[in-house]
Amino acid sequence: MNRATTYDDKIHCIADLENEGNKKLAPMVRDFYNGGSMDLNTLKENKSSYDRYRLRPRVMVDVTEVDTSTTCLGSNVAFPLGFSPSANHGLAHPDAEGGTSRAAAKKRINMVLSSWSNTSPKVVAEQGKDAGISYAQQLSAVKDEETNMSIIRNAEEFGYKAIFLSVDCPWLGRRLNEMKNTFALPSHCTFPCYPFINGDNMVSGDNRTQYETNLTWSYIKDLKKKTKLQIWLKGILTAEDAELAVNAGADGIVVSNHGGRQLDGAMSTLDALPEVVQAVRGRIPVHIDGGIRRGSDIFKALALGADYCWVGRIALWGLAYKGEEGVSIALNILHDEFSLVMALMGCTTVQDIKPEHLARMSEDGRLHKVTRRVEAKL
Ligand SMILES: Cc1cc2nc3c(=O)[nH]c(=O)nc-3n(C[C@H](O)[C@H](O)[C@H](O)COP(=O)(O)O)c2cc1C
Ligand SMILES: CC(C)CC(=O)C(=O)O
Repeated sequence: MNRATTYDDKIHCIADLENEGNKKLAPMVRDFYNGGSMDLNTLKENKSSYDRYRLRPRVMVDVTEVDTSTTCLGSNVAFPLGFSPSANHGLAHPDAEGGTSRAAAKKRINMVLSSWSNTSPKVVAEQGKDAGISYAQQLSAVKDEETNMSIIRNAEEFGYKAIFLSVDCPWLGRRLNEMKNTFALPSHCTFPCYPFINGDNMVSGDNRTQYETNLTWSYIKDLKKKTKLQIWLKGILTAEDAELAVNAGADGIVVSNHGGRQLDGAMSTLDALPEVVQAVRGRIPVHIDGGIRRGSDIFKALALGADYCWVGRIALWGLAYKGEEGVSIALNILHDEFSLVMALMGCTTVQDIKPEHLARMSEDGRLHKVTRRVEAKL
């Protein structure tokens, strides 16, 4: 009998890591990481929408070998999961983004670095240079285009494969936890992408840190002329915008609502995924983040047409728990869970995962078999 692996005496699943990681954080940081905007409805829905789907397992398949690997941003990765960009890993643990990157490299998965990282893009990429993984640089475009371009030039120089432009934050969401806690960054936190920040000019109206409010589709076309890096759009939730993104030349889409930190009441990402997949019709890859906490969640997102999944908070809980080692525990758990679900679903490769493996539960509690998926080019 194959027994499940034990990782750590306290951590057996991501919920354990969330509990134990949070215990180690100061309340202000814990609330900043875990919180979202307004009533947290979108944040909650991101998770609960995974429970509206049930698995339809196929049996009597030889699952002696299960290959969880896939391709993302030109790299062969261990399984279809990577790290979404999240700001301020330095608040969780001194290992900060360097530790997250080393754990990603050890597991052989990709990572997107936040432009609000506390570790430089150069150092982050160096941690994984021998692992064959891909890094992308996230950009929250600010009003000062020179600042945006300096981040892009650094990403080019340090071997990043893509810019993930966050398109869901022209205005910052209303995060009540930050108001209640009077959130403030400790003095040891610096932002190498914004080296001129000296504390309060982050919010002082300086064009080099103020988000650009007039980004429109022509910005993507212009950006494509200025860099050879792929340009991905992070924060698409509708078929309409997916079509416009393809037309504007986007190299890929991340179906995301910023982990429920921007527009509260926005659709959950799993609910938005099918319409985006359908609109894109395989012309560019479609990825997803938000609310993924288990291997079965990754399976469900893939069955609904995502090519790859990303997680944000899990890296932060891992770091808070035990630095780089905590992040590795998280990745081992998710990889093992995903492998197990694939085996028990009768899938031996990621390409075997199909919509027919799911049934969706409607409001009246009835289950409906899912039937559609559009294949995407990787
Ligand atoms: C503390 C924190 C900081 C974040 N910072 C950024 C950021 O700088 N840029 C960005 O595009 N998204 C940011 N995000 C959103 C994540 O990239 C991602 O969309 C989200 O965390 C996914 O949801 P999950 O945490 O449920 O996995 C942040 C999320 C968290 C929790
Ligand atoms: C510096 C922050 C505004 C980064 C961010 O996007 C977030 O906290 O969600």
